Amino acid sequence: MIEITHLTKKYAGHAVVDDVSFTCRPGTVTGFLGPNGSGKSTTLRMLCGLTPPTAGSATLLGGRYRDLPNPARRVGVLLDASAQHGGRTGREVLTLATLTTGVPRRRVAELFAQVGLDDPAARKRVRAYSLGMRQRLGLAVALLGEPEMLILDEPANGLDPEGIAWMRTLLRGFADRGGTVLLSSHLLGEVQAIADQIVLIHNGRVVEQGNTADLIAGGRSLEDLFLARTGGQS
Ligand SMILES: Nc1ncnc2c1ncn2[C@@H]1O[C@H](COP(=O)(O)OP(=O)(O)OP(=O)(O)O)[C@@H](O)[C@H]1O
Repeated sequence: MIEITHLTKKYAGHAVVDDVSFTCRPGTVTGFLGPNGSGKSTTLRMLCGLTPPTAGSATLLGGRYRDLPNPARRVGVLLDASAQHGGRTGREVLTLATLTTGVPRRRVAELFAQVGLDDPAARKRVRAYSLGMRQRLGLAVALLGEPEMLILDEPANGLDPEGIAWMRTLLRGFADRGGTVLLSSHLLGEVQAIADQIVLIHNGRVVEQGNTADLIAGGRSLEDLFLARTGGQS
């Protein structure tokens, strides 16, 4: 379970995340939507202990991320696909991650197969990766510890159509096996296809939230809703 309660972040007195509250339950995918600069990444960073909140709280699995003893074994996080060291090969990145998390090394080959990176790709330096390849590697790192929760910031960014379809299957399957998924995205059609629940923010505030099926009832698309609630900016 993820619980975000009255979460607020101010920079220079200005709230970029403003009194945001929502919960994500096991077995569900939550689509976290909003225009550029609306506060999605800042919210996810607070949830993962990378940015301190000004007020409110963000907890997962009953506590703060930073208090989990070996967080990678419980929560898979992909906030920035370009965060990996460019001079390392993909295989080195994953192997190092097995050492820091205590995951058996045999998982490396399994994960490369799972995320669709072949052997030549695994041997390439990350600086030579396309954005889509970085996303796949980032997902491999997130999945490494067989977590029960995934927190992903725009994971489909840079993926080709096959990659987007693959990710849809992967995330839906993860949730259907009881996992909790929270992802931000600008791909409204994709989110509509996989998310059980939508949280839409604009200027740091929640402007709509609820079950996807309810929100798009009556033939309205998620894009229609998004544009109506955010004044046309996508
Ligand atoms: N360290 C910081 N100092 C000052 N302002 C910041 C900082 N980090 C983020 N912001 C501001 O907070 C606001 C929200 O940014 P955030 O990255 O959370 O938005 P986002 O919804 O993830 O956007 P995008 O869809 O473009 O990724 C933006 O106006 C941004 O400039």
